[in-house]
Amino acid sequence: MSKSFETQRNGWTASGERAILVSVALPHRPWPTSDPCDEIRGLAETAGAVIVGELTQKRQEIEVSTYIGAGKLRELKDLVVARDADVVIFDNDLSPAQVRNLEKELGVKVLDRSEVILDIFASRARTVEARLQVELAQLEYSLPRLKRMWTHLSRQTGGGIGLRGPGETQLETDRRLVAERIRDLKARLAVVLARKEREVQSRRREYTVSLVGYTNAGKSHLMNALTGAGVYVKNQLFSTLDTRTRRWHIPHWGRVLLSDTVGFIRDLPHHLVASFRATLAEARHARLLLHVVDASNPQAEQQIDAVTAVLKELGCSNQPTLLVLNKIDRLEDRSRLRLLEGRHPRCVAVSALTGEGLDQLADMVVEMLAEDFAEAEIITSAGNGKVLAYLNAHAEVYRQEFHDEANEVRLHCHLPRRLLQQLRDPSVRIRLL
Ligand SMILES: Nc1nc2c(ncn2[C@@H]2O[C@H](COP(=O)(O)OP(=O)(O)OP(=O)(O)O)[C@@H](O)[C@H]2O)c(=O)[nH]1
Ligand SMILES: [Mg+2]
Repeated sequence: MSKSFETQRNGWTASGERAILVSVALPHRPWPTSDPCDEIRGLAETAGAVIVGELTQKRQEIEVSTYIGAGKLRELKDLVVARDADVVIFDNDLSPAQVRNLEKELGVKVLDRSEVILDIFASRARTVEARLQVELAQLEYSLPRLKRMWTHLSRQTGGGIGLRGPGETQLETDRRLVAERIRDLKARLAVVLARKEREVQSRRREYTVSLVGYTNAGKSHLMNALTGAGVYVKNQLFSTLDTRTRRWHIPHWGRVLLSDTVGFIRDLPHHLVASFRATLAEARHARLLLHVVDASNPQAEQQIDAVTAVLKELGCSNQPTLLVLNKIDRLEDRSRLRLLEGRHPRCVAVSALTGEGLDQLADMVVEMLAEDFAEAEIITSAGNGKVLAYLNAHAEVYRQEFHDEANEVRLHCHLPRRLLQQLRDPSVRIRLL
């Protein structure tokens, strides 16, 4: 069964491919549910694969060369032949050498969890920004696996042989080309990121709220329900890859800018998190995060933890956050909801589908936005450039007065309360208004 998968490495399209799933539980990575393949099945199907078999194994430690043990490998090989599979998908992350050994042994393409997630992202990326981010993540992921993707790369850059430098092997050439492309993508993304940061900063005067959460939690649906926006909603993983911002008019209060964002998942490939910094600029600068959870999912609690971990990695962990327990219409027995509510003091239960709880959500958003900000007069010496620059960068300064005789500046500001903590200094006086 020889296949030309080497040439497709970085552009795997699983449409209709017959896949066997493998999930290995290890002491530090147990199966999250009684159904070990639950999530990888969702990912593989989202990528377009047809599942023709599943195999699971519990191990104390991995087999270094092939991840699974020799007996399990034989069983897997038999299954590949019996089910005429095209691809084997691991729910774990494999090293380049493990992939190579497994492919040699099995005679079919072997993918790991990160690769499937990257593939889904690649097929969903629509905007220039999302494409740049996904390409960067894919190349960084591929660099150590380069041996098998050179044909793809030379195709992309318009011919391989002619590009080779004197005395370079093909692999060295490939490494150099990929490294150059990574540098180029990073430079372009830095420009995008700087523009985004400026845009987001210019919205600082507005009330900005970001929807974040596990993939398929119902963020886009909630966005539509609140703003009437026509955002793509589908029962699949990672349907939203680009941030969209819409106006949300909260009756008797005012306007909020609401952003929808890319969904998170457990063990999100590290490169993907890092490269999605531009897309998540909205979330980083939002005055309030709405962390949406599918309360009907038995894994709700683990998904909350996974999202919290990614938020931390993105530098969003100190932002005011309201947990939104969504899809409560699907809960026949509400005792599970009570459990979640008991564990998370700041939460609200809603259904984006039926509209239940949305008024209460709006009330809590208003309450949190108001409580999170303060009006204050800040008095400091005219020479305190550091504090003045800090306030001008992070607060909304309405008025600034110099008092020559005391050599001080008085600034009348609207600012997040947490900044007040950071201004605590003998040289600064704060008067709340
Ligand atoms: N029953 C029910 N289904 C919901 C509710 N909210 C969303 N859904 C469904 O859940 C699925 C996922 O919804 P999305 O809004 O696309 O989820 P998302 O969080 O934006 O997902 P990603 O963009 O993939 O991160 C869709 O099939 C929705 O119809 C709800 O309150 N109740
Ligand atoms: Mg979405």
